[in-house]
Amino acid sequence: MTQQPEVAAVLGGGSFGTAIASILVQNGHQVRLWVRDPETAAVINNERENPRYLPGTELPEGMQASEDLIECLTGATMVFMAVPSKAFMEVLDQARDHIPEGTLAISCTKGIHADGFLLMSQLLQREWPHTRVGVLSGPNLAREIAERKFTGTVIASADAELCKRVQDALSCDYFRVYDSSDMFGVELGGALKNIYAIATGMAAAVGVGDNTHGLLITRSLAEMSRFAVQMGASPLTFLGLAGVGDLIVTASSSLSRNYRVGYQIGQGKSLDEAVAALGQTAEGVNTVRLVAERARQQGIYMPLATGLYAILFEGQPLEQVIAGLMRGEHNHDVEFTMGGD
Ligand SMILES: NC(=O)C1=CN([C@@H]2O[C@H](COP(=O)(O)OP(=O)(O)OC[C@H]3O[C@@H](n4cnc5c(N)ncnc54)[C@H](O)[C@@H]3O)[C@@H](O)[C@H]2O)C=CC1
Ligand SMILES: O=C(CO)COP(=O)(O)O
Repeated sequence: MTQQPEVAAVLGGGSFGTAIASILVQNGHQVRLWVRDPETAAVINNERENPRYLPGTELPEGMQASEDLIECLTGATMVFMAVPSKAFMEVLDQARDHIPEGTLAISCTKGIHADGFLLMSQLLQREWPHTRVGVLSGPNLAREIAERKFTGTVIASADAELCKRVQDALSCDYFRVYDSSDMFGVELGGALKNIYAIATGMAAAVGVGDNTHGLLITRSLAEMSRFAVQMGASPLTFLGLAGVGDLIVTASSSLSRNYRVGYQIGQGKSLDEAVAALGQTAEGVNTVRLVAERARQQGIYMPLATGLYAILFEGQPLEQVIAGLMRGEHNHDVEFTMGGD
């Protein structure tokens, strides 16, 4: 390691927080992983495993977990937020008084806050206005990172020095960190692709072909880009790792929790049963609800998201939604839609 070691706090000891903390430890930084449950902290510290979220993966020596939030934050120069979006505000509140001016606050969370349709970086800027905010996103299945499979990610912020420090802190022989100044687009890409991972998981369960998978992924990209452009993001971001890259991996991998929820629903489980069976975070369930409602309000054409919403929350049969999509209902069959048709 050539750069100065950072003191990093990773808030959230699920699969992603554990994977990011592992890279930081391996890179020689001083790291504290905050977990809510003291028993989990003890197991991580003593057995070097996070059995609930990353079973069977050996964590690096020197990983320190604690249930004491203040202890984890003391002296931290960089804070990585890796809790689910539904817990994000609560953790910001709990930590607020222990975050010094100028701390780098990096969101790894790929979800949307219902109240005001806010992204996590927007919550960070509002709740911790004295911090410097960035977003980490990309095709980053936690288990594969923990297994040190070659992976690329994006650190996004208007703050170039923040991007450089996060690149230095996280880069290693299996983890390549690109930078982007389009924080909003990078973050929106990470949240939106979860919707389509549920849809492709569902499609896989009912036995669609590879043609269908290609159709679904391509139209998903068009649809999420169209939504993002309407919201003010750059369409080019959606051609990068945090857009199409993350969509491809999440919508094709049975390691994705969103894909797995979709798969179980395609096999006949109810939404509640599928979420309960998963026992981990699947952000797409909440995101599709918020995005489909927003698309309706603003008249943004999103047949896949609204079709998925109809299946999950209005009880429409999957076959009926597929038939409607194939008939191109309300569709004027424009193929290229990056700029928003
Ligand atoms: N797992 C993955 O492959 C990736 C996940 N992400 C994102 O990271 C975020 C976190 O996801 P995962 O680590 O996968 O979730 P997870 O389901 O594996 O773990 C969630 C963690 O958050 C903790 N938590 C929940 N509510 C909390 C609260 N109120 N206060 C404190 N801690 C709380 C849980 O105890 C658990 O340790 C999500 O937004 C996800 O989309 C991003 C990239 C990859
Ligand atoms: O964001 C992810 C991969 O980039 C993880 O996806 P899931 O949350 O669906 O597991």
